[in-house]
Amino acid sequence: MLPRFYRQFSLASLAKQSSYARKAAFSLSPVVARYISSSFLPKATLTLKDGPIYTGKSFGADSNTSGEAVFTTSLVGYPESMTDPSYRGQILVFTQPLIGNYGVPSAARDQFNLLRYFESSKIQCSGIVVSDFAAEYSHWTAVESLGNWCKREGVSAVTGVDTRAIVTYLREQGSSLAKISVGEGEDNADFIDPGKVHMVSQVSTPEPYTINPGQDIKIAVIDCGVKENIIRCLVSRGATATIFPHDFPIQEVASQFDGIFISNGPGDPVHCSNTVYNLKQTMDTYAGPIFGICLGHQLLALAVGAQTIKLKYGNRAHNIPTLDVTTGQCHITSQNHGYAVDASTLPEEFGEYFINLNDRSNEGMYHKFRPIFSTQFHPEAKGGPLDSSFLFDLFLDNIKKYKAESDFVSVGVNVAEPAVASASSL
Ligand SMILES: NC(=O)CC[C@H](N)C(=O)O
Repeated sequence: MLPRFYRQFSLASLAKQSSYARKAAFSLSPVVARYISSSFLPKATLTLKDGPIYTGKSFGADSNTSGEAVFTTSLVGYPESMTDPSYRGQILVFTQPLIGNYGVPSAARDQFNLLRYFESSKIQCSGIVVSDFAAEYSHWTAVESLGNWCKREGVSAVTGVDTRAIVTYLREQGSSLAKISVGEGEDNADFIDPGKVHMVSQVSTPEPYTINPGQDIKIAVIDCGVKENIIRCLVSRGATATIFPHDFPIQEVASQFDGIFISNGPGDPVHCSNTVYNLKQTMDTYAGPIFGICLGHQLLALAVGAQTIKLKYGNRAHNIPTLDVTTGQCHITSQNHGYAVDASTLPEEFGEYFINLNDRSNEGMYHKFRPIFSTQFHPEAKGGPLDSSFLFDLFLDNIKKYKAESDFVSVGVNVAEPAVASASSL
């Protein structure tokens, strides 16, 4: 019998130990397993226009793409964000390092026939960029992996790049045009600028349709790329929603509705000149409640003569503190926008409703004498917190009052004078 020391290093025992070690590496270390499986993925390159190039691996479609690179700091909600029509034309960089770990849910529908887990019926962003893609996923709603979903829908996806460096660049230089190129070949395609395209016409419904018909309260929704959960927030409060194409002459049918809603949507609001014209006409002739969210807020602001600006890199997150100027309360809000209303250009009859407490940008407006208000953030969340869902109740309350009183005259929000005189005093 060899002494214990020699026994450990006999050839047989070394072979045994190394096979144990291999097994342990695979079974005990997902990091090692991920490293090994990702080394079989094709190369993918993210090129920022006039900026750095990042090389990683492709875990999505085997195709190249181009768009505006923007980042979101949301921790969860990639199925909702990626199907949000407001992201159309954008390459979405996630700061959350591990993406995909709860997989992708099914296209199940709820009792209103609205998609339960997605915000539209397909992936809308042009591509995604993550630090670390989770091939292994687990969730009771999951039916496939994030990589599989991207492949099936023809969407490029990059993993294994330093998203901290990309986001630092985008924060310092501003959001940038970008390309994702898959494989070793040269990608000589031009950079596509979604800011120059009328993106809303690509996501709006071609024909009007109705959700939850037969209710007493009837709301006209101007669809600039409406999220499913916005419609759900209206109909689950007992309304019938009729969804109209973005350029529908809503002024011609407004009198048949108890309220008008203008949705979120992609791209630069200045492209939506038809919608802005129709809203202007509507506001001149229709006294009922009006509510707009995100792009809807920007379009309402343009319709009353205010201006919009492009932000350096935008606000995309689920935890942005926003001040309600009328109450002094802070709400944590869900956001996804690259443009904002220039509050200094709001006409006199409008007050600034909310202010972003990170960058002081405008987050909403209200008419001082009429039931009209709008927000830059997303009270419907999906993903994000529900702090501001009371705004749907406010809209519905305005509608009920409007229906009940023929001579209804209301302020846009429930106070005429802001309780907080100026956000700068905070
Ligand atoms: N979510 C939205 O509606 C986005 C509005 C607009 N496209 C922007 O980026 O500012």
